[in-house]
Amino acid sequence: MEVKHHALPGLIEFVPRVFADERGVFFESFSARLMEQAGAVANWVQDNQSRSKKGVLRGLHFQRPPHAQAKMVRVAQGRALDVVVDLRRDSPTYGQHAKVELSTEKSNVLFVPAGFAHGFVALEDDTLFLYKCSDYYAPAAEGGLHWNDPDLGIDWGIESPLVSGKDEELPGIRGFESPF
Ligand SMILES: Cc1cn([C@H]2C[C@H](O)[C@@H](COP(=O)(O)OP(=O)(O)O[C@H]3O[C@@H](C)C(=O)[C@@H](O)[C@H]3O)O2)c(=O)[nH]c1=O
Repeated sequence: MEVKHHALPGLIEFVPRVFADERGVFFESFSARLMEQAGAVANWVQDNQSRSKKGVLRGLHFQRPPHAQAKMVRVAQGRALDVVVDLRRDSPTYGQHAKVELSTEKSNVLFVPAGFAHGFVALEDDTLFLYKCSDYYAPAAEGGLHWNDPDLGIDWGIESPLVSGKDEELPGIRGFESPF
């Protein structure tokens, strides 16, 4: 498994070794041992799955402490541009974002530590997005930032994504008091 440490501290991408034969392909999408060795340590308690049409944008989401979630995200079908924003107040990269394309072709997996806002845009129809979370869904602890906030300055590479009403109401980062 190849390990890539991204510029935002703690953001780690894994690229598994893919075994192909006449039946198809096989790869380990998760290995606690290998991933923990690289620093992706979390107590995974919930797996989520969403399917999205091309152009659907979900995010930018987080859960506030004590229900903050680390996430281990990947795409099992299709392609997505994954975007994370560092909201850890003590981090040298606070407010900065990173983008990683996730796809079945690459079979890559991204570890997003707690303290980040997370979102993605589906780049293909029927994009199947799978992720592990280190805490249970806690609706009262949900928070987020607006995907198109000019202060975040994220180029999603898409003009008019399909966004939920809830996500369109999220605030920008200006005046935001990070709970992390
Ligand atoms: C996130 C979540 C939602 N739900 C329910 C609530 C709601 O009725 C329905 C859809 O929820 P949402 O609109 O929040 O789904 P979605 O916009 O896909 O939310 C997800 O977005 C990505 C970017 C993340 O990072 C995730 O943590 C999560 O916030 O599913 C659960 O039951 N459990 C969960 O863990």
